[in-house]
Amino acid sequence: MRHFRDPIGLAPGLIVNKRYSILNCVGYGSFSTVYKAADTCKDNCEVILKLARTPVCDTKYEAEVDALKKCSGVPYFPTIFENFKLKTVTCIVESDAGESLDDILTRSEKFSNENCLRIGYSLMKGLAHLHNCKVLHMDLNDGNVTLKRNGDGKISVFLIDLGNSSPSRPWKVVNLESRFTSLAVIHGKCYQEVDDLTSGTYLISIMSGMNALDPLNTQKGSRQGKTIFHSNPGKLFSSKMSWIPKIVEFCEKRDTDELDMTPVWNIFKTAVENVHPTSDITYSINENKVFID
Ligand SMILES: Nc1ncnc2c1ncn2[C@@H]1O[C@H](COP(=O)(O)OP(=O)(O)OP(=O)(O)O)[C@@H](O)[C@H]1O
Repeated sequence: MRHFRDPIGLAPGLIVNKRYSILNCVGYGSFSTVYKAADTCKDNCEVILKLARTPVCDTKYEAEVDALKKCSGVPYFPTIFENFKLKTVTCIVESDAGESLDDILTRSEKFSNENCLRIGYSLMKGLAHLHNCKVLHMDLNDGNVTLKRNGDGKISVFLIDLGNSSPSRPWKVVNLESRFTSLAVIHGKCYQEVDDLTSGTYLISIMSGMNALDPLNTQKGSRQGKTIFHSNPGKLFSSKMSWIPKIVEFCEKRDTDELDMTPVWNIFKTAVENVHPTSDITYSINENKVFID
């Protein structure tokens, strides 16, 4: 169970670190409060400030800063501009990663097979980058994947919230059981790279309209739902979505010395005829909000 700290309340117009003028709060999680701010040293361009209380949240702050620095310049992560500690709070200044998947799914309910493929591919590419840097995300969920419409009209996918990330070796035995934690970890297996990928496949299946956490809509909660999901994922998806269970199957291989993602990239490339996984995500706009097809 997650303990949510009281959000850090800052009034619009307040200047942080003599530079960032607070605009509005965009969200908060179990350890941080996140604001949009204008960077007064850079033509008031908009940035994100992720604030957390020091020293209680320092471990998460440091893990997030370390991981974000390893992702600098990689398209699937917000860019970290700077980070600093003040008397009572820590602050990470980063780029805007847009809107979380859970919010977008409340409007669109499910995405087309093609868009699941494109978003799923970005997700897996982001995770593969982290893993190549020997970092595990460990907290991939529908609030920590975001989509953003860029100035050129294209949609980008981001992985955010790296505060729970950890070095991948030695693999960790952790006592995790959130909605998106892989069934293997719930059953006591050490947390490995594949467990990040499994959380990714749960997300892909939710985007596709099939809920991996309760696949037959039995309302039995995620542990039983995941057991059903893993017992025969192929049966739960239509033939045009058969690429999803193939990835689930790949994730079931554990204890490999070095995870080779080549089979995963091949699954994505051949999944949907005439659709390359890097092609543009399709959407419409209604009342200034993005609706993913
Ligand atoms: N770079 C960003 N761009 C846009 N919104 C963001 C960004 N980072 C965080 N947010 C928003 O703020 C919310 C809280 O951020 P985040 O999940 O990183 O907080 P946290 O305290 O680390 O959460 P957790 O409880 O999962 O550890 C997110 O759900 C998202 O809505």
